[in-house]
Amino acid sequence: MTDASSTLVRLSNAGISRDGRWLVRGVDLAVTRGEIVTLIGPNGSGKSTTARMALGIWRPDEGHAERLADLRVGYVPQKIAVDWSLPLTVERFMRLTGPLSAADCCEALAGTGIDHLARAELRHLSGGEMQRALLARAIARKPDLLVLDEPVQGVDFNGEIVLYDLITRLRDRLGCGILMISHDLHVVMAATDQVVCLNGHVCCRGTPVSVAQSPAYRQLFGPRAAGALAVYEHQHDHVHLPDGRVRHADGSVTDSCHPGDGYHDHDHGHGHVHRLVQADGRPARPETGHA
Ligand SMILES: Nc1ncnc2c1ncn2[C@@H]1O[C@H](COP(=O)(O)OP(=O)(O)OP(=O)(O)O)[C@@H](O)[C@H]1O
Repeated sequence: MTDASSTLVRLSNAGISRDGRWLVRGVDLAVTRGEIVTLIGPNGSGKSTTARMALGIWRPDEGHAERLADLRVGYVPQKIAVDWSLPLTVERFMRLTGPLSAADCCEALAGTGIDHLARAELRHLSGGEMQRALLARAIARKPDLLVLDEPVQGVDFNGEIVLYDLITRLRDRLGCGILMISHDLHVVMAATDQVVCLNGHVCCRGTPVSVAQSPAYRQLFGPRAAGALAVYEHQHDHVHLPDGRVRHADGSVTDSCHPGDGYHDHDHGHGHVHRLVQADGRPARPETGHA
């Protein structure tokens, strides 16, 4: 892709099929420089599969994935394969995937606030420190695009807010684009520019629309948290049945659904509104319309 604009990666009607089953299909999304795009959705909804297409690890079986020529990518995977019985310092972990100068290593660790842990054993890190180490490794080679698969896992709620804050600052400092993944609502409340809700296909998308202002919310999480949080509303025009089939607005049932199946409005102009924040302002689990 030689887009003169700042588009880093673009998926167009992209899908992955394995063993005769579509894991995800009909995905349209683009990440531009300086933008944070968040994928949300329940377990198994195709978030990591979509990330693999964006990264180029998996080639779409239908549709297209385009990346800017010579795109530098930093990746925080959902799981890492490390033999925890072997001693491994944070510094050494930073260099496992390739050479890195001492200066770049220090800068990346300082950038995520763990320069004091350079010689610490990876296996001794707390959940939050581990996520910072993974982030440091991902930013060390100054990527254009950061792909973060559940970057706040193992971190408590207040720690999550601090990490989202850090991710936003990294975006500002590096000027990179970020594709972030979560099945957790909280991530939607970070400073996300665009939210794409997956459930085997793109259910809906939009910008987080407003700052949570409720007094209960501010009281619970503090004024700084309230300032960083937003409400995301979305609409479904179909219901996902427990057996994986989909009941559409007209009552018909099909095995799956995707944008080109003739059942979807592009603007999802009707259906149920799903508020991802509870009435009292506390974060809520997204309702995905499962019956
Ligand atoms: N290599 C594979 N072969 C066959 N099926 C796969 C493969 N990888 C993933 N899947 C299936 O594809 C679906 C989507 O998986 P994916 O990991 O993308 O979901 P996810 O939204 O990231 O889920 P989670 O929130 O649980 O991490 C799941 O049903 C999963 O079992």
